Amino acid sequence: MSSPIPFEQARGIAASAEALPAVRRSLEEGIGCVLSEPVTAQLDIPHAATSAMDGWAVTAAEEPQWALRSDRADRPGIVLQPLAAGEAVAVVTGTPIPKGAHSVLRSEHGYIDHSGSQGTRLHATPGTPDLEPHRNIRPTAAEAHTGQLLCEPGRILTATRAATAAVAGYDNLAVIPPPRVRLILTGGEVITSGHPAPGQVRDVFGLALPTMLGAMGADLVGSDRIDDDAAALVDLMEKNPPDVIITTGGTAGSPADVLRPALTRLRARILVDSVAMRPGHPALLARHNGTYILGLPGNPLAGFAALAALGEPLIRALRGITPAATSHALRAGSALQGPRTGVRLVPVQVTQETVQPLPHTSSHMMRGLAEADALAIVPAGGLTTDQHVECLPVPGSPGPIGGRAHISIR
Ligand SMILES: Nc1nc2c(c(=O)[nH]1)N[C@H]1C(S)=C(S)[C@@H](COP(=O)(O)OP(=O)(O)OC[C@H]3O[C@@H](n4cnc5c(N)ncnc54)[C@H](O)[C@@H]3O)O[C@H]1N2
Ligand code: MOO
Repeated sequence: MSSPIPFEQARGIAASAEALPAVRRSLEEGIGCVLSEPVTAQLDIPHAATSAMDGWAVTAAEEPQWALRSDRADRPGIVLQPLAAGEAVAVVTGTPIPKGAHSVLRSEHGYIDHSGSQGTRLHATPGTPDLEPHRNIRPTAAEAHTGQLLCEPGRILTATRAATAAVAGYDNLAVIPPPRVRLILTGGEVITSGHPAPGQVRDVFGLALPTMLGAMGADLVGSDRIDDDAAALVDLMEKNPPDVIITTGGTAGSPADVLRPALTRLRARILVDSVAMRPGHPALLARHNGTYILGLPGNPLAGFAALAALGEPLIRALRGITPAATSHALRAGSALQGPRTGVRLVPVQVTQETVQPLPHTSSHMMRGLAEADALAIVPAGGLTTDQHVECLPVPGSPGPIGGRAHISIR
């Protein structure tokens, strides 16, 4: 392991990954992806004038009464013949407005009289505003004219933007697909159920990483578990290479730590060979045949901190989201102790933009992170009360920072 590189530099390297090439996807499958083409209205929206109310389409009249036609639109899909002078016809919300209509009289502002000698008549309730021209008619192109820009490329296709694209006439769109990620969890001592015997630990990563990666917008395409075996790791890394391989454990330098030897055998290019941060300093980022390899340290808090520090900017950059680094500035609610060099990532609780450090935050622990809203980035020398503190979202967290990061949609 060479000397650790500064925290922001390491994040900058992760964030400089090129966005994946765009693909064409159905609107449903494109939700959550970044748009790589503009969405423009392919037709006027709405494409036809329609009724905004259940009631009657009426012609302009001196007296507020009309001959009520016997045909009617009792469903929005019915297209009516034009109205002649003095006529009205029943419509529902969404019915295309027949030619000759002046306005729509809503059903509660009119009544029908069958008793007169002139056939069935419709009368408006005195004082109704519905006889003003165009009243209760949704005009053509009120939302957009054909060709108008609705959403720029580079934005996330949210569910509501996909629905808007559907209204605008699209069936599919060019988007940057979510990065395909495979997990390789190392460590013969790692068990996935029950109480660990001496020499064993319960797995934290296989359980939590899928949700965290999903929340970051990655597509988890596989997960393998192996012993501390460099040959097995090399084999797995060469098999069906995805966009990103994330490994856990084995990042340090003991004979059981197999990540670096495996990368040497693969002749992978090391981009980040440890980071000046605690916990998580042995975290590593490499590239081999176009696949990024992110090595998360095995200590639980260290691994998750490394995911927040390097994994999040990497995945955002591959998804084409810029700026790739998300951090949020808050205030220190009490003194935060810093490291001797580099930065310390401290699980903190956030109340009213103020952070408080949590207990149980050693590298091998989980309890602090479980209650954390954010990871405070504390520089060497520490921070005193009221100083600004940059924070990272806890991966997959619904808390104030995680939540904010997830809704930071461009
Ligand atoms: N001589 C040195 N030793 C260590 C250094 C160092 O600089 N010099 N760095 C320490 C730091 S810091 C960290 S962090 C760890 C990194 O460890 P590895 O990435 O090599 O991980 P392992 O050795 O495989 O495991 C460490 C620890 O984590 C437990 N573990 C592993 N996988 C899981 C899992 N899926 N779920 C829960 N816990 C897991 C494992 O049992 C170990 O207890 O190295 C330090 N050592
Ligand atoms: O980086 Mo280690 O993660 O301090 O325990």
